[in-house]
Amino acid sequence: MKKILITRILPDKVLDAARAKFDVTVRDDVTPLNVNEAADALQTYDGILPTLGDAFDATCFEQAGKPRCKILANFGVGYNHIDATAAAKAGVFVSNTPGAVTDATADIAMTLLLMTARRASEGERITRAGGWKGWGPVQMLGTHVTGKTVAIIGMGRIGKAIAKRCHYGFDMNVVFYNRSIVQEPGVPAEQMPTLEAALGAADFVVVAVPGSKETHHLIDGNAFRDMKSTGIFINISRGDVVDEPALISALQNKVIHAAGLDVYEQEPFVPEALRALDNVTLLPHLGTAALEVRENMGMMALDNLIAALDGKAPPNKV
Ligand SMILES: NC(=O)C1=CN([C@@H]2O[C@H](COP(=O)(O)OP(=O)(O)OC[C@H]3O[C@@H](n4cnc5c(N)ncnc54)[C@H](O)[C@@H]3O)[C@@H](O)[C@H]2O)C=CC1
Ligand SMILES: O=C(O)C(=O)CO
Repeated sequence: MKKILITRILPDKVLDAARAKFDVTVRDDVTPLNVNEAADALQTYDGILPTLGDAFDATCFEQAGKPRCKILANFGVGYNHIDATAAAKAGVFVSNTPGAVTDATADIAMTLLLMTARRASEGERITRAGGWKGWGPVQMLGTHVTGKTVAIIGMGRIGKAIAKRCHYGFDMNVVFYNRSIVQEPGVPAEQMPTLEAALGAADFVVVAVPGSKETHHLIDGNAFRDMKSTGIFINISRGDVVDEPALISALQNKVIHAAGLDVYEQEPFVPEALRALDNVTLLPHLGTAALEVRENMGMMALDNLIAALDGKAPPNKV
């Protein structure tokens, strides 16, 4: 039986399906694999089902030499923790789970947008602490969402699903910035020629680009200065797409109005200065956290792994 490593506990449905076919080791730990563990795994297993943060970088492939492993079947669409070029050189397939994550992640973007605009987590904290003294016409006034302009940065699968929700659900005007021309945004939407133009046009900015060398700190201090001072910033992509200290400074100095975040530069570390701010909504990377979504992601990853270990190209090879 082929030996596979699953680097986090997955839903039972996925683990049962994996155990029916392979000799499975499941790592009972939520911390990512470090470089040494990743290199060791490449030498020990025929296939690996890793997830975000597991350090399959160039060093790990150097350390592993000619690996036994045939595939890194990533659980998740974002694979910025894997050096896909180094993997290809080492003869290791890399696959991901596009589509399975799209709607759930767009839903979390909308959750953050609404919660941040309407000060929902602040209000919930006050109510829970017994601090609500009664309804008042000028109490806890937030930002009205319906009819406003949203700028989506990265108009791919998730960006388009967010655009759909904004347009059909909230009558919003949609603009977007994408590195290539997007012919079919799916809703009436204007592609802006530059990031600056998109940021400057919007009441809400939602970031949905992949994490990569190219997008590292795409959103920096200048980007926040390009936004309206009433603007609300949402990030569901990867933490390091945003310069976190610059975001904290922009929030503290009222360069922008508020932010909603699902991802952070050094997960699970969330800076104290960010946690101290009332005008931020902070979620613990919940984008795809729903059982059926995680089951679908797991089954898709497993299909990729099975294909590679059967000597075929995985259907979702990156
Ligand atoms: N918070 C969460 O739990 C989740 C986060 N994600 C993140 O969302 C990302 C996007 O996922 P999908 O929409 O499926 O990917 P996608 O590949 O369909 O869309 C990404 C879009 O960004 C554009 N893009 C890439 N680099 C750019 C740049 N430098 N400037 C402007 N546009 C650029 C691409 O052209 C593409 O249209 C994932 O890579 C992952 O990092 C995905 C799922 C869950
Ligand atoms: O799919 C991804 O990229 C995630 O962040 C987790 O689902």
